[in-house]
Amino acid sequence: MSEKYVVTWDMFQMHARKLSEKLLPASQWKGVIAVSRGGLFPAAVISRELGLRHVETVCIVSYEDHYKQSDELRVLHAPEGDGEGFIVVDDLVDTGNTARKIREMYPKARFVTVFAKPAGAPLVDDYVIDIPQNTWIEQPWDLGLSFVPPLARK
Ligand SMILES: O=P(O)(O)OC[C@H]1O[C@H](OP(=O)(O)OP(=O)(O)O)[C@H](O)[C@@H]1O
Ligand SMILES: Nc1nc2[nH]cnc2c(=O)[nH]1
Ligand SMILES: [Mg+2]
Repeated sequence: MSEKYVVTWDMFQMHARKLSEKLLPASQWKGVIAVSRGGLFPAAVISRELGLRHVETVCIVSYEDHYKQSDELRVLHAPEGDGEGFIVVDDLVDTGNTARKIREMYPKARFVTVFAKPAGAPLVDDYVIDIPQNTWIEQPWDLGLSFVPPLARK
């Protein structure tokens, strides 16, 4: 990835609120399924904004074989059903591998993300922010504040 897009907590919350607005009216939903782990963060905001107390997780691990990134995904935990009446939420869609698996598992759910890159965007029902394919999204939960030395040091 040649570029970087840094996301702060307040911007993330703002975008997740915008995503929640796209999911109104809240009464049409039974609950939220977060794609763990990245989806846990927008799921908390959506659950709060829409007053949805039923929150589930689907736990998926994408892993590498010895030499290259694999398309295979390992599902550790998944709620039963076809997703009808549920919002399935992830933080972002990149290649679309995770999204394809989610769509297969929950064909009747509304699948949404905060960020989408072009390769994955067609697989998402709603998202908020377009990000170029060559750009790595740095999420706030992966970052920390650190000291930056002044330009002019004695
Ligand atoms: O469109 P894709 O290429 O599949 O990438 C998108 C997925 O990658 C990240 O999760 P990751 O697998 O890094 O795990 P995590 O959510 O547990 O951090 C992100 O949270 C999405 O779930
Ligand atoms: N944090 C982060 N995780 C990813 N997983 C796949 N693409 C990305 C990305 O751009 N940022
Ligand atoms: Mg993830």
